[in-house]
Amino acid sequence: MARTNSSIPKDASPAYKAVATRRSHSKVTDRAPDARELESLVAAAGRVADHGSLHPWRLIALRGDARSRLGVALAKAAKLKGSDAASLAAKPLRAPLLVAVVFRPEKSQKVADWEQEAVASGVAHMLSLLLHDAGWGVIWRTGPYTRAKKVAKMHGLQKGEKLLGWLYVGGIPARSGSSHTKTVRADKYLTTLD
Ligand SMILES: Cc1cc2nc3c(=O)[nH]c(=O)nc-3n(C[C@H](O)[C@H](O)[C@H](O)COP(=O)(O)O)c2cc1C
Repeated sequence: MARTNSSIPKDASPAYKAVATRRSHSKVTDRAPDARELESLVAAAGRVADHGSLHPWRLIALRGDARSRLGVALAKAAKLKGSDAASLAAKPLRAPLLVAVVFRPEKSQKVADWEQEAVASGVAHMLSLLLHDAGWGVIWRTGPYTRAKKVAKMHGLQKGEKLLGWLYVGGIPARSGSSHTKTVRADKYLTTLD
């Protein structure tokens, strides 16, 4: 493939370009995709390879006050008080929409849990890419209290369900650079066995 200066081949497909130029946005504006747009992107993201088609995942959109309730749960899980509690509690307010990624393994003789977790993680990566491609700012965040009981309860998780973190989603600020600066040296990570 002929390459441009940005290391994206001139004849790259739209999919290649979307993947190669994806970047995270830690700062986003108050705009967010509505329920309909999000649903449409989830429908596409859910098409990841899925051994046994178990769909071992679900997503929970947190908007409005639900983000504050998550903040309270994080601060309680951290056993913080005063300004430290307030500062942790404010973290989920950094974006108008948080998409909680839930891994929900199905009992299976054939498909191990780790394979199913790879599917849930794949859905999150794919959704993050699709949101970025649709013009939204996204960053996948976790933290030490992602698996805390209080945090699980706030989301209404069932036994066996585990959070993989949250996609923080919002508008891309006008001053934010649009292109990705990082490139990956494929030869460092790709080897061949003949
Ligand atoms: C499972 C997972 C958890 C992450 N948790 C955090 C986090 O809590 N805080 C953070 O700043 N970045 C976190 N990241 C990394 C960011 O999502 C992002 O990839 C990173 O800032 C690099 O930016 P880039 O995606 O533009 O290369 C996490 C990524 C993954 C896949």
